[in-house]
Amino acid sequence: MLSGTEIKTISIVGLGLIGGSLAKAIRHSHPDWQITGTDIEEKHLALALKEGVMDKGTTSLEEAVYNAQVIFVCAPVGAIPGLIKEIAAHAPAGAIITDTGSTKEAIVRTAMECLPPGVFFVGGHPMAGTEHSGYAASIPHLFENAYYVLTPLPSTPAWVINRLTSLLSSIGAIPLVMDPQLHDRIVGAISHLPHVVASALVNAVQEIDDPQHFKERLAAGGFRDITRIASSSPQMWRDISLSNRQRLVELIESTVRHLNAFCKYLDEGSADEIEDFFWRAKKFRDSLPRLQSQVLLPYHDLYVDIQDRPGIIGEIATLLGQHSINIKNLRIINSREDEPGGCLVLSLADAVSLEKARQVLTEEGYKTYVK
Ligand SMILES: NC(=O)c1ccc[n+]([C@@H]2O[C@H](COP(=O)([O-])OP(=O)(O)OC[C@H]3O[C@@H](n4cnc5c(N)ncnc54)[C@H](O)[C@@H]3O)[C@@H](O)[C@H]2O)c1
Ligand SMILES: O=C(O)C(=O)C[C@]1(C(=O)O)C=C[C@@H](O)C=C1
Repeated sequence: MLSGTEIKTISIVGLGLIGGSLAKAIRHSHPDWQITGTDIEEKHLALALKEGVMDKGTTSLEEAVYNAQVIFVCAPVGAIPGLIKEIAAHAPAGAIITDTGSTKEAIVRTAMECLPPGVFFVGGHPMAGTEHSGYAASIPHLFENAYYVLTPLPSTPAWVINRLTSLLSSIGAIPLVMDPQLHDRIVGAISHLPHVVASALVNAVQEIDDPQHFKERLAAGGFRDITRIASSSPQMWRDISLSNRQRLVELIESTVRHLNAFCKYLDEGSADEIEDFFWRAKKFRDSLPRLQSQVLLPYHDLYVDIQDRPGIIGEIATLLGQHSINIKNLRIINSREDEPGGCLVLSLADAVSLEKARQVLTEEGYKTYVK
C-alpha cells in the first residue's frame, strides 16, 4: 500500500509536451522525488534522462507504474482509455491515476468501469499548452498560474483530491474541480471550437487566388494571433474533436449562425448591426478577468533562463534595445533563495517582436521558451 502521507514516486506515461513539462515542473519543485517516465518513442525517454528530468525511463508500462504513488497519463486522448485499463491492472494499491486529456467525459467513464478497489482516479486537464508537440518542446514553467481542471469520480476519496491538488499547487497551477460533462461543454467552446475555427480560417485563406504570394508576406499580427493554434498537432486535434464530437457540432452550427447573420448585415448594408456585432464581441473579450487574461496572453511572453548575477537583466534589456525590441513588462519567476538563477519573463508587444527577441537571445546563448 503506497498511500503514505508523503509522495515520493511519480510515473509519467507519455513524455511529450505535457508529460515532459510535468516532469520538469515536478523535478524542479521536488528534486528528491523519484520520477519514472514511459513513452512508445525512445527518443523522448533518452532526452529526458540526458537532461536529468527523470530517474528512470522505460518502454514497459508495467515497469513504469509498479511502485508509483501518482501516475500521470499524458498520451493522446484516443490512447488514454486503453492506457488507463492497462495501468489499472498493474498499479500498486493506493496509487492515484490521473490523466491530462483535453476531454473528460469518455475518459472518466472508462476509469469508472475498470478501476480495481484501492486504486484511485481523478481526471485532469491543464489549461495550458502550446502549438508544439513532443518532449523537446516541453517547458518547466508551463503550468505557472494556469488553471488545472480536476474531474474526480463520485467514488474518489477527498484525501486523493487533496493530495493531487497540493501537488498541482506546488508546481504553480491553480486546481479547479469540475464535473466532466460541464468541463467538456465549456472547454468545447473555449478551446476545441477555436481550434476548428482557426484551421477553417487558414484553409479558407490559403484557397484565395494569389499567384504572387502576397498573403504569406502580408500576414501580420491579426492573422497570426488568431491562427497560431492552427499549427497544433493534427493527430491530437483529430482525437479531441472526435471525443467531443456532438458538442462540437452544436458549437460550430452556432458559430455558422453568427457568420450568416453577419453576411445578412453586409448584404443589407446595416451599419448599426455590423457595429453591434463587433461591440458584443469586444465587450466580452475585454471583460475576461485579469488572471485569466494572463494565462491567455503568454503568446507574447518570452521565458528566459537566467543566472543569478548582478547586471544580467540589464544585459538582456540592452541587447533587445539594440535590436529595437521594446519590452512592455518583465518579471522573475521561480527565483528561490536556495537556488542560483531563475526565469525572466519578458512581455513583448506582439508575435513578431517575440520571435525576434527569441532569435536574438538564442544567438547570444540564452535558453528561451515560449508558452
Ligand atoms: N498540447 C497542449 O496544448 C495540451 C494542453 C493540455 C492537455 N493536452 C492533452 O495532453 C495530452 C498530451 O498532449 P501533448 O501535447 O503532450 O502531446 P504530445 O504529442 O507532445 O505527447 C504525447 C506523447 O505520448 C506518447 N504516446 C502516445 N501513445 C502512447 C502510449 N500508448 N504509451 C505511452 N506513450 C504514448 C507519444 O509518443 C508522445 O510522446 C493529450 O491528451 C492532449 O489532449 C494537450
Ligand atoms: O495555447 C495553446 O496553444 C493551446 O492550444 C492550449 C490549449 C487551449 O486551447 O487553450 C489547447 C488544448 C488543451 O487541451 C489546453 C490548452
